[in-house]
Parts: sequence; structure tokens; C-alpha cells
Amino acid sequence: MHVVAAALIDADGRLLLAQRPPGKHLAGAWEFPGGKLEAGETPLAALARELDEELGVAVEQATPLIRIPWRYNHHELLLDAWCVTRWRGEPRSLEGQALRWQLPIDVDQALLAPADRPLLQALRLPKSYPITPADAPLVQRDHWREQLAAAIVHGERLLQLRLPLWPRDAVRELAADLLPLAERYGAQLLLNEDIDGARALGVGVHLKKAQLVTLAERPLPWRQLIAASCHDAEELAHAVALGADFATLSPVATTASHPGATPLGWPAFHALAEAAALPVYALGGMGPSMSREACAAGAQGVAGIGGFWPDS
Ligand SMILES: Nc1nc2c([nH]c(=O)n2[C@H]2C[C@H](O)[C@@H](COP(=O)(O)OP(=O)(O)OP(=O)(O)O)O2)c(=O)[nH]1
Repeated sequence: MHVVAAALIDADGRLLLAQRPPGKHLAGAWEFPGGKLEAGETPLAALARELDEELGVAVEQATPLIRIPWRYNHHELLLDAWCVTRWRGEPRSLEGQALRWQLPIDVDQALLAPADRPLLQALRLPKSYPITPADAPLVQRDHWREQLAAAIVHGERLLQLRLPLWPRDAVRELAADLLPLAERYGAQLLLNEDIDGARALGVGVHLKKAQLVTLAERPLPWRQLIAASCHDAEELAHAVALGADFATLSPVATTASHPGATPLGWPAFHALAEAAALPVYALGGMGPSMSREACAAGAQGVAGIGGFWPDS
């Protein structure tokens, strides 16, 4: 079943949510306006028809957001989500459904239809995900504190502290130092691998491939991000099963940090990202300027080391 769903975003960045009416599948859950494609209909035509029928608005501008394959008990669906940023008419409830406008950050994901959680993450997450270089020595502590702070001030909203040469406590200390600034700017920090450290600090964690397969359930609450390093369909499926918020998929191109690895290339990346029920960042040989190309291949954005820091 192919279902289109619209994230209507207003000029203040608020999102329109609708409540599924009694008697329908997932009654009471909050969702994105939309519905099933009719025979012979294109996704955009279905989106226009559903928004006209449900809200009385005419779509003027829609761009692809994410495609989520999902399985409920009795049926499978492809939730095909679009960002609608321009429309004519004032959205109103034409089918008796409750409506509300909320900033994506304020939406309680527990109240959403389960397949909509990755959609909400796709709306919340930025286009770039800088990662600290694995070979940074501990003596560069001050330098990396400054780089991370400058990146946050310059607009980065999602940053991974991956510093395997440092003692864990030193990485935790760095995260704790940066936390007030990150909170002020609405940026999220993720520790690589260190679940206990993330739990103690209230930040996110980025799971390594080896950790991913050993975990049976989400190791942190929903308000702390969980990311996973993935390289194939099986690892992506595991990340989804675990309830990870997003994944990186690598290597897309050849990269200095993993010279022997065979690159996926964009076509294989696209197929894997689209089949995964979560936002996926392209990693490996990426630069911040490649985010448009990556998004065209179904990515949430780009992740990387070189080129992502103010001094590089
Ligand atoms: N419209 C919509 N459906 C969603 C969302 N999330 C989600 O899991 N679904 C599921 C619920 C349903 O199983 C399916 C869509 O069915 P629907 O009942 O909205 O479709 P429709 O508007 O064509 O309704 P109907 O003619 O069958 O009454 O997709 C969402 O955000 N929007």
C-alpha cells in the first residue's frame, strides 16, 4: 500500500498534525495529513487530492522528504512523505479530525503513528553531521574544544565526538564542557560508542557496527539520540529494529580514513537508503557542499570529517 503524507510547514517552522479519527486504523494517533494512492495516480496528484479533501488547501510547492517502508500487523505500507511549504487556502478540518500546529522539536513522538517517528526525525535533523577525526591526539584537546564550539556557533546542529585515542573520561569531560553552548544553540552532541557516558550526560550515542549487532533494544530514552554506523541492508535493518533515530551509510565514495574499502557509489546508496525506515546520512568521501547531491540520492544529508570543521 502506497500512502502519501504531507509535512505542511508554515512560515514560523511549525508543522501541521492531524489526529486519526475513531474507527480507523491507528485511531487517536497523530499523523501527517494524506492517504492512499488511488489507481493510476502519481504521488503528487494523490497528495494534492488528499490535502484538498482533508484540509481544503491547494498544494503549490512540495519536495520529497523521506520514504519509509513500514509493516503493521496486518499490512505493509510505503509512507511517502513530502514537505509542503507553499499552499493556497487556510487548512481546516473537513473530515472532523483534530488539527494542531507544533514546532517539530515540541512534538511528542509517542503520540504519533509508529511509522511517522522517522518522518519526524527527518524534519528535525540537519543536513550535515560533522565527526571529529579519529587520529586527533589528546594534546589537541583545547583545539578540538574550540573547533566544536566554533562549529556550533557557525550553525552545526549535530556533532559526533569520536576520539578513540583519548581516555573515555577526557571525551566525557569535553562533552560536558560543550553542553551549555550546545543547549543554547539547540545543537546535539553524540558520543561514539560510549552508551554509559551518553546516559550520564544526557547526550546521544553513535553506535559502532560491532555494538549494533549485540544490542537487542534501544539503550537510551527517546529524547537522547541514537545513531548507528551501517554498511549494508542488514545493518540498516538492525538499526531500525533497535529504534535508532538515524544511521550513517558508508563508504559512498573513496575516503582517506578507510582506503581499502569498496565504495558503494550513489545508485547503491540510494537503493539502500530508500529501503531503510530511518533517515540515513551519506558518509565516506563526502564534503559539506555535497548535501544537495546526497539528498537527491535519498540521504538526510552528509556526514564526514575532513572539510566539516572550521579549520579544515
Ligand atoms: N495518511 C496517513 N496515514 C498514515 C500515516 N502514518 C501511518 O502509519 N499511516 C497509515 C495509516 C493507514 O494504515 C495508512 C493510510 O490510510 P488512510 O486511512 O489515512 O488512507 P485514506 O485517507 O486513503 O483513507 P480511507 O479512504 O481508507 O478511509 O497509512 C500518516 O502520517 N498519514
